[in-house]
Amino acid sequence: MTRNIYLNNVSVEEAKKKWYSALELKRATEKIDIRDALDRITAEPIVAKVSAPHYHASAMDGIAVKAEKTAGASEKNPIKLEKDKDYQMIDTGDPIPEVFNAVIMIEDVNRISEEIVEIEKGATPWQHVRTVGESLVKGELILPANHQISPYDIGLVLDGGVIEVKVYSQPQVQIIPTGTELVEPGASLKPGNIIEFNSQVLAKLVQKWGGKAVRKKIIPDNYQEIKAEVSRAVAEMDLVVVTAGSSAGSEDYTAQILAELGEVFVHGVSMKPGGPVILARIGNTPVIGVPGYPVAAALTFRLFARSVIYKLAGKVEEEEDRKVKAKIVSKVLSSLGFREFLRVKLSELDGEVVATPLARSSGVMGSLVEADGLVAISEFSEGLNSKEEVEVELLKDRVRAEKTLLSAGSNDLTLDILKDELAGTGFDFITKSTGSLGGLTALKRRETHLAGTHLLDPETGEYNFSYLKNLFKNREIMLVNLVYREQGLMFRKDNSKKIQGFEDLAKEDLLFINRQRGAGTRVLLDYMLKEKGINPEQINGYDRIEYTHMTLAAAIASGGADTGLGILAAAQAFDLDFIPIAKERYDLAIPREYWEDERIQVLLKVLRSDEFKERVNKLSGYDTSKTGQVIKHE
Ligand SMILES: Nc1nc2c(c(=O)[nH]1)N[C@H]1C(S)=C(S)[C@@H](COP(=O)(O)OP(=O)(O)OC[C@H]3O[C@@H](n4cnc5c(N)ncnc54)[C@H](O)[C@@H]3O)O[C@H]1N2
Ligand code: MOO
Repeated sequence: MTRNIYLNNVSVEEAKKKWYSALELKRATEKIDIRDALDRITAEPIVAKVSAPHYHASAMDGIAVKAEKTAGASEKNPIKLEKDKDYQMIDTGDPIPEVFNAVIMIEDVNRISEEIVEIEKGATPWQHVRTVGESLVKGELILPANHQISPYDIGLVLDGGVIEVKVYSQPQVQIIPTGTELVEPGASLKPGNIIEFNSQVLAKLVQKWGGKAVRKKIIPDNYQEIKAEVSRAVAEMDLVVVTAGSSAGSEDYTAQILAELGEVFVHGVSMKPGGPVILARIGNTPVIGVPGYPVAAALTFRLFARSVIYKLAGKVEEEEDRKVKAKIVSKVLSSLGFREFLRVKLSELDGEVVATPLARSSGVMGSLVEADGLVAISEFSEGLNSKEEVEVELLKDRVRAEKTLLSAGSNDLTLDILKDELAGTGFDFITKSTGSLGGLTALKRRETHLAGTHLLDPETGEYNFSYLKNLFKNREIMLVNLVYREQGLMFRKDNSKKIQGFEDLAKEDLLFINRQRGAGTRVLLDYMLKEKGINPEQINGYDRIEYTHMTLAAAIASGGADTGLGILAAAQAFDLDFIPIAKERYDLAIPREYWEDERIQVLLKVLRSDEFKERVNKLSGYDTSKTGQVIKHE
């Protein structure tokens, strides 16, 4: 099979135009019970079959009277009424007997005897009576066509005596996950296996947009099998989605198959993520090939397929996404010629709503999970300047910028516990792993509320103080202890390389893995190496880096490296052995001007709570004796 590397690069608008103009979308209709019709779209007007109420009904508990008989009643001149002749007892909803035309509430009726009551105020005709058709008159329009049915609508339709309604059929969308490497969720994983979840994400989007998703088994990267499945699907479905196989790999067949069965209008859009998307039609059925990377799959599906589903589902107006303005918190570089859809989290910082960019790789599903919205960086721009105003297209119904706390800096497992505890009190905690120095720099640039740091000063043996003094000349920074933690060398339990301590790092057959420059752990490593008189150049793998303790431990566990410096909790999470090297202080640096902010106050409360400390203490290698305390420094 020849590789398909001839992706063209049309703009998003051009791609939409090419595809949409080639589609003839037919909206089918069906009759269903209104009680099953929530969120469906009416295909014809719904008209009341009966009036509601269909008789004159009492609106109150009391007595039915002839209004004329009560005229002139007052406190001084009460009028007496006789049962059955002048009044009848009546309850809310009861029909008004024909001889009467008004209701007096029971509270306004004085009982004189079994038969006689007295009233002190006259009734006006039809008072407290729901006359025929008060809510609906037979023949009246209850709902127009092309209306999305709400829970209240269902009540009124039933009130009008209607049960069966004509609605647009839900478009049937088949999602075909392709990839030999894919396995079903729950299957045991061998190297190279990927858990298939794109189809689930897309199916739930289909549901949200008013369609019905069909997902059968995973199809391996086999030309004939994919072709057979696509042929079957287009014959029955309103829209077909093929996931993956969109790019230039030796087993990327989707575009060829779609071209063979029908017509491909677009293969390749100048956007990121999602560039290799394929827009096609087979017979009359629209077909979209979404790239395999999960963020690319979800975003291209949303960008191109949503309005197709809306139209098929009978929605006349495409729902507009809500947009808000924000300032991008930090500089973002992007490539000319591609429109990048940046996932961002919104937060309030220094009195403004800021958008913090999240992971940009299209394999990181978490970036969509955490994102409040998308910022489109134009294909004609090379990026965004720090604090530049941007428009954010919201992905969530509710965004709580003022409840979102931004943190940058060193990575630590207890930050996850903090995030979880804060979520319990209604606050979002966004942590960016930038290394300690990166965190303090972000704080200096006003890109975050706080920074997690454990930077050893080799001169004094103290943590953090000297760095704060150098970086923040005119800004008072509070230091609050998060934890003390155990750093050490981790290695696989078989210890085939016989690691006993720092001295072994220079061994020739040993493959080391380091942390990024500016990470506190790397500062500690360099300090220790100096102490022991080891030159970094002697260490095989000194320049290979990971960004977090957990990914470092994962690399060692998988055999990608033999050893590295990191925290005990990460070593234990990956069942690694551990030689302790240092107990270090990890603090949170918080500018004084944010101290009174509700979010910081809640953070401090959580830090100082027994629940938080207990959870941290369940992990190995942590000491919470100073957790939450302000560390005094100049
Ligand atoms: N030489 C080039 N390589 C790639 C290019 C390119 O232009 N030239 N484009 C890259 C871009 S951009 C994207 S996006 C991807 C598109 O890849 P494919 O659509 O061909 O998909 P795969 O390679 O099969 O998968 C990519 C990735 O996603 C995982 N995956 C696939 N399906 C699922 C699923 N249903 N659930 C979860 N994860 C899934 C798959 O295992 C791979 O890891 O190509 C780049 N390469
Ligand atoms: O454009 Mo791909 O879609 O990088 O992820």
